Amino acid sequence: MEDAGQKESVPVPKERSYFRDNPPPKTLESHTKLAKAFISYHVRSNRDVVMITSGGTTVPLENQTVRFIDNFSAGTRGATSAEYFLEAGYAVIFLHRQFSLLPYSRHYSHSTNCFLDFMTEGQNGEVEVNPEYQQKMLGVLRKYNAAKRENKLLMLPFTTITEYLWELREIATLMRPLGPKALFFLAAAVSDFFLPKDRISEHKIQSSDNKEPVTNGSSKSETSAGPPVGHGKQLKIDLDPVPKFLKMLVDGWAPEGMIVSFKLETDPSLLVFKAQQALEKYAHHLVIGNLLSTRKYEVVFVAPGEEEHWIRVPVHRRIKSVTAPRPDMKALKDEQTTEQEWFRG
Ligand SMILES: CC(C)(COP(=O)(O)O)[C@@H](O)C(=O)NCCC(=O)N[C@@H](CSSC[C@H](N)C(=O)O)C(=O)O
Repeated sequence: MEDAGQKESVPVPKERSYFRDNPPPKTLESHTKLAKAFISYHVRSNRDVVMITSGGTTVPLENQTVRFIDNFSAGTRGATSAEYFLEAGYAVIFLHRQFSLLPYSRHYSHSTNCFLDFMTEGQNGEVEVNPEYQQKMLGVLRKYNAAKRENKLLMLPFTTITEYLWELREIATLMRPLGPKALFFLAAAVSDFFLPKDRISEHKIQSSDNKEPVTNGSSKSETSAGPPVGHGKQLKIDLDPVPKFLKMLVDGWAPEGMIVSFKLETDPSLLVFKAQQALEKYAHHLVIGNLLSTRKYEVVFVAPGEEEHWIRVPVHRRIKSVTAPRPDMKALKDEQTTEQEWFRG
């Protein structure tokens, strides 16, 4: 009989240990409450709900974060897609990087067009919208107010990879009662590597050349992967791979949902292959591939058992949206249009 003390410790799958070792964000409880109410409202109204993730996740290098590794994304793809999904009748949970572009306000945000440039001072000192922008701004404002009035847009922010994974898991689980009426549109630029808790410094990593490497008190020997240290020269950081959350989403968190992920590459020769590889690995419904350099002008749709399908802006096409969460993705429509909105945002 094996003594309990000698029991072979069963390795905890990396995915589970990640959530054990990285505590949930302080905002999780309030966000979960909002998402629960939002989802049950739309289950009752029998509406399709899409969770759109948008923006880049960060990997903090210190607990009291001064430095972090960021993933590229302004949030244009996610914010623009949210507007089109709302127009197509979906309710939208917009899980986005804090301060990245948002549906509707993206047209007048600090980074694209400063909203003050659209204002003028009226005769009695009141603030007015410049007449030349009234029409377009009125259209955006009406859509935004309708989305709020009809409770069809819930916007929840994240910053770090840990916040993103906790929120994704919790909200995906809450979306289960939607069954196939749940759609996941994963446009966020997600970190592939992170700094585990036992190797992260509590305080700002020192750049000056201290006698002793700065540690957070961990007894790691010099040879093992200790915390990032500065010796006045290079900063050596030893990162671990982030658990493959797409597998958890497909297999566990959202077994009936329809899942669309984005694949971002910079090397054209890799894009379709890596998109196909992701599909084979995770068995979800669609990978939309894009290259960093041409992401505003072309995307490639890679669906199981189908030839890849390129859509390019020069022919004035935009992806209307997924009109119904159907695994075969036949519902994807690309239509002739004069707008090039979806890509260029
Ligand atoms: C980020 C952009 C390019 C949009 O840009 P903005 O309009 O400026 O926001 C988006 O289109 C995109 O490719 N998003 C996905 C980027 C991404 O990180 N994709 C992951 C797949 S999702 S993360 C999946 C994880 N690695 C796993 O295997 O579980 C990847 O390429 O690897």
